Amino acid sequence: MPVPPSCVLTDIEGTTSAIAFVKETLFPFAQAELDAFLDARADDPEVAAILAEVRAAAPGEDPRAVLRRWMQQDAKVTPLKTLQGLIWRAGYLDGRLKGHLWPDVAPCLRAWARAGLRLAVYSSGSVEAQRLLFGHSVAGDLTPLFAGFFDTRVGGKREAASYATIAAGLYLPPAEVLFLSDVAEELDAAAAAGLRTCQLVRAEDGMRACGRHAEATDFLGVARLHGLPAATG
Ligand SMILES: CSCCC(=O)C(=O)COP(=O)(O)O
Ligand SMILES: [Mg+2]
Repeated sequence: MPVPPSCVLTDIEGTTSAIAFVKETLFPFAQAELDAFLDARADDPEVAAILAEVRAAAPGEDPRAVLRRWMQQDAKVTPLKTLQGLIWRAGYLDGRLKGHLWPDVAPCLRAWARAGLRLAVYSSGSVEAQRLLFGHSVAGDLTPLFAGFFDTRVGGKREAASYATIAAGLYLPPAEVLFLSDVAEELDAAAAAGLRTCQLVRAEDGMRACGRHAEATDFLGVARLHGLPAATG
């Protein structure tokens, strides 16, 4: 039996949640609401700060056009991710959005937390967006299960330094943290920083194993492979 990690750090899109939920529900929602949101919140300092970041990144361009282009490109840039989180908030609060989780996810997270494992999230989605998705999920409010939420403010998901920063932020040696993701390059970066890794290869998302990391089709498989407690339902 492998020595279990003391912390599980999880990605969201393609790992806890369907890629289709992010691409076909969340992203179009933010795109459709962009203009109305910016018009309504023009004087909000938080929104003004985001627009200033956009202007700094693309000087001389209309920030709305830049945001739309980033949305089109699925660019993982912090100002866009922060803004999407703010736009989604209204949708989660009034029930138009509910955070998708694959059925194996919540029972496993609960079992692992009950067993004393620390749980954390690392996603390109902003911390606000992560809290909303897990706080208004199809399985209820899971936010109390998590000891930490990390986004691109710590660095990009394909950079080893980001994972070293996260492990330090959790006060854990990197080797005690197991990182779960569907994306090989993210797992490569985590492994380079000394984290344990496991690729989620979810058939429903059409994912393919890269062959460079341990792999599981769902969180029950993760538990089996890494000596974590089994979910009891
Ligand atoms: C917090 S849910 C929205 C996810 C998102 O915006 C995104 O770009 C997906 O990134 P991930 O790192 O979870 O694959
Ligand atoms: Mg992912």
